[in-house]
Amino acid sequence: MTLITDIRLRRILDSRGNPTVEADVVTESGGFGRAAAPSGASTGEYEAVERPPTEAIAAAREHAVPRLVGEAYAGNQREVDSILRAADGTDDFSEIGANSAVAISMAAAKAGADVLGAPLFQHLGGTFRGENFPTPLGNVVGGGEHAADATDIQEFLAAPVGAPSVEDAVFANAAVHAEVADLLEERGHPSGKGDEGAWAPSIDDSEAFEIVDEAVSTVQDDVGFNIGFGLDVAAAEMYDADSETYEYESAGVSRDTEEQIEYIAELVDEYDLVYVEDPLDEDDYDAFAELTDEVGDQTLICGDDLFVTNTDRLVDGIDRGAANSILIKPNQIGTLSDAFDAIELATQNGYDSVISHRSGETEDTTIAHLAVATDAPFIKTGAVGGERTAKLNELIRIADDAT
Ligand SMILES: C=C(OP(=O)(O)O)C(=O)O
Ligand SMILES: [Mg+2]
Repeated sequence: MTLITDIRLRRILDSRGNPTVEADVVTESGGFGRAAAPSGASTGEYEAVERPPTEAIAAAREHAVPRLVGEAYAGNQREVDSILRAADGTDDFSEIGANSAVAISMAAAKAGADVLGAPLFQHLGGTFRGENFPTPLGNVVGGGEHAADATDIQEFLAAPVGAPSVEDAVFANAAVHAEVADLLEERGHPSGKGDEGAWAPSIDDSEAFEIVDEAVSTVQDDVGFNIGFGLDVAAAEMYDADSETYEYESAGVSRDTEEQIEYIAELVDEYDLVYVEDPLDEDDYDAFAELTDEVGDQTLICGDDLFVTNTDRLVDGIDRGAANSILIKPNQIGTLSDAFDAIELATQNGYDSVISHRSGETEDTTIAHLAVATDAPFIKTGAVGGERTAKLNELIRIADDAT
């Protein structure tokens, strides 16, 4: 029933107005799945390769589609994904493009679910998945590679860890986002938004900390449950390998690695941060390990550019005690099977998985299902904006359906 009979690939728009790859997968019994690849701006050096969509589509049509159509079963995700790897023939999907690969992989999963008549999270997670729902981390202030002339730290994330339901958590993040706008206005910094819908004021990080801290406290008092906040420092983007320093350009501050570790540890203490992603350079496992040793019992230290959803890199991190959490972006590695393997390895080793969007997104909701299917404790997918609320609203629907 789930034998793949057709795969169509096309270019569609992403949220930045750039082209991206969309895939349709059709099965012999009429099952249908459609999915689109997201795209990063602050990409990790070790990610699978995203090719220009026209090239990725042409290469996938030549190498992957003929091996899948009439040959593979959409209900057998591991088979689909291993054929994608074999058809590509490289370690990093540089032949067919990780964008074509991930779009086909996710579309096949949806087609498989369609044939079974099951929601995607159920198909992916199976009947023995847990009953947890992820806490959404909502980007409320941002800069770095996602907005010009804004904060050095890429993302300030509301984290409604005490929310009694997904719905309460999603609305709490939107309320923090709105409260931040009011505070920016009061302080004379009215602001536009960056790529992920976070406010992108031209203020330095220390003022952003004050504002987000106040916004989170105000909303916490309103809703009556605990809201913390966290960061994606995206430190690889500010690391200068020649001088071996982290350059905070808007603040005019430069920190060496030891100073960076101390700075982050102080922020964790001062603001009770519940989450810190990529606080150090993507090549510096030792510094990650040192920071994790210092504050890993108080907060999540998450590797995004450090691990790039790659089990080999995660094994290195586990061996060295670097970080205690991993960001999962299926397009960083190219297939859903690879993303599942990374989540599984993380869970077995006590690392929390945080399923994540990219700064360039579409209406695709696969990551909401992936988070529920794998019992991931967190999902990072923005706070507002159509391509972000597509996932957040899907989470609310899944919770509504499943309970
Ligand atoms: C979502 C992120 O940004 P991008 O997609 O630009 O890598 C991130 O760095 O976590
Ligand atoms: Mg990141």
